[in-house]
Amino acid sequence: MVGGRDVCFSIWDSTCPQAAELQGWVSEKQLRWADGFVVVYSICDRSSFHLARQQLQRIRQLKRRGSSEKAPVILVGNKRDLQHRRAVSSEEGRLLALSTNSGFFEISAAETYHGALVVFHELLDLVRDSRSSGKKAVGIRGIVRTMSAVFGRRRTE
Ligand SMILES: Nc1nc2c(ncn2[C@@H]2O[C@H](COP(=O)(O)OP(=O)(O)OP(=O)(O)O)[C@@H](O)[C@H]2O)c(=O)[nH]1
Repeated sequence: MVGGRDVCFSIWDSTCPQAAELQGWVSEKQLRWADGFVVVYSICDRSSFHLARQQLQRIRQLKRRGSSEKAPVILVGNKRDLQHRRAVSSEEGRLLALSTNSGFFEISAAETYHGALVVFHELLDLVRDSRSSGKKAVGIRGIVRTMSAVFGRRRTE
């Protein structure tokens, strides 16, 4: 419920890529389908941060190659509760977001749902902004959420 109105998100949760299949991770089909992207890495896992960087670059490339797609992107550093295991600084995350024209949040999905809620509220605002500025003509069809970069590598922790 946002501003007294029900909002329905369709989320296309990408699978975690092996390096060799990275090119297929976010496909042109997904790009056309999505109204916005949430790219997630773990602040405890530097390799997931590198994958997030590659994903952001890929999304930008595909968008440039495509039509006038202006779907907003938000970069999320997850597992903020695990400060003692931090491997990626907040500054690095913020810089990457700045350099790719993305929003940025650090959250802990495990602690409460509030962080994720803030991310999706922001994404909704950005999608609405891009629509009202006439850069995006279609409705909310979905969100590609690339969560796999966060969890795919260290499932035993
Ligand atoms: N400490 C901590 N653990 C988390 C957090 N978010 C997720 N986890 C843990 O990370 C592990 C993987 O989480 P999942 O929700 O399965 O991740 P996923 O994105 O579905 O993973 P894939 O199926 O590989 O795409 C689980 O053990 C979660 O409890 C967090 O913010 N903090």
